[in-house]
Amino acid sequence: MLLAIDCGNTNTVFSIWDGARFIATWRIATDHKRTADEYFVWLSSLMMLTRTEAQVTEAIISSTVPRVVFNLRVLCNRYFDCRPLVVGKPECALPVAPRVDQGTTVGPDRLVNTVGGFDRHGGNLIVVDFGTATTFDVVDTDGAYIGGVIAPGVNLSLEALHMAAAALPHIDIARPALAIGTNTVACMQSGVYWGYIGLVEGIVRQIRAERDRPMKVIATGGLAPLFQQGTELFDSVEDDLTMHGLRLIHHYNKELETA
Ligand SMILES: Nc1ncnc2c1ncn2[C@@H]1O[C@H](COP(=O)(O)OP(=O)(O)OP(=O)(O)O)[C@@H](O)[C@H]1O
Ligand SMILES: CC(C)(CO)[C@@H](O)C(=O)NCCC(=O)O
Ligand SMILES: [K+]
Repeated sequence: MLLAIDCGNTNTVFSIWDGARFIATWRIATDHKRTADEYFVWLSSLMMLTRTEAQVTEAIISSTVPRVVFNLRVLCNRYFDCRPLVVGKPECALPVAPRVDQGTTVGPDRLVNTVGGFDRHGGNLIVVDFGTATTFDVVDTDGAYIGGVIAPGVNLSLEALHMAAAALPHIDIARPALAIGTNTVACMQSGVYWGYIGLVEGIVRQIRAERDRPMKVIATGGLAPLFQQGTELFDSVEDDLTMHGLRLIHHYNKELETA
């Protein structure tokens, strides 16, 4: 079985796959101080629930936090007796190379989203990922990542208001019914929620104008369903897009190995 690890700046998600069959997924806060042994204590107790402890033989990692990769590698070596593929490293091939400025390192999560999106929808696609940052990944006709947009994440924007203004509380994002808020919390939620709807619609309009052709928009990430309630923009919302892409990249590399 395959262990796929998607490490973001806020959360790290572990998924187990038996071929193309999804088995289970678990989430932990990203912490670069976490050791391989700590990961395993946590992971093995969850794996017992699905009786997959002894069955993982392969692993793939995508990490937007470079320093956690070392301990995740040790986890795979020590406890699953395998060498993980790491997206973005030279030994991990991608079906199509990204077309960006020389010397640029594209976030591995964005490359993975590109692969997952292209597999499900073909090219000429915009993948919007509502994570720590909100990213827009533009996928060309042939499936190449050709660039995009990095905007501050939703929770980061709320946090910034709270940090910078003494009278603004720490709050969670929600969809306010109206743009005109009649209390502080409603005003803040309106600013971030409707501000974000405007941001996403504006950026997609701009990208479409630059590309001059029809482009589908796929949304992923924990907050995608919330924003789908405020716009007609998304052709679909797929919370498993990153994991789907990771599994495909692993499969692609296995095929290359045996070819
Ligand atoms: N209604 C909601 N209000 C606040 N947070 C939410 C809501 N729905 C989902 N979330 C949050 O979305 C997050 C899951 O999103 P996702 O995994 O895409 O990004 P992340 O973990 O925040 O970022 P990264 O992938 O960059 O680490 C979780 O932290 C979850 O708490
Ligand atoms: C933008 C984030 C933080 C989103 O997770 C990540 O993809 C990243 O660190 N990217 C590196 C820069 C880039 O993608 O161009
Ligand atoms: K993510």
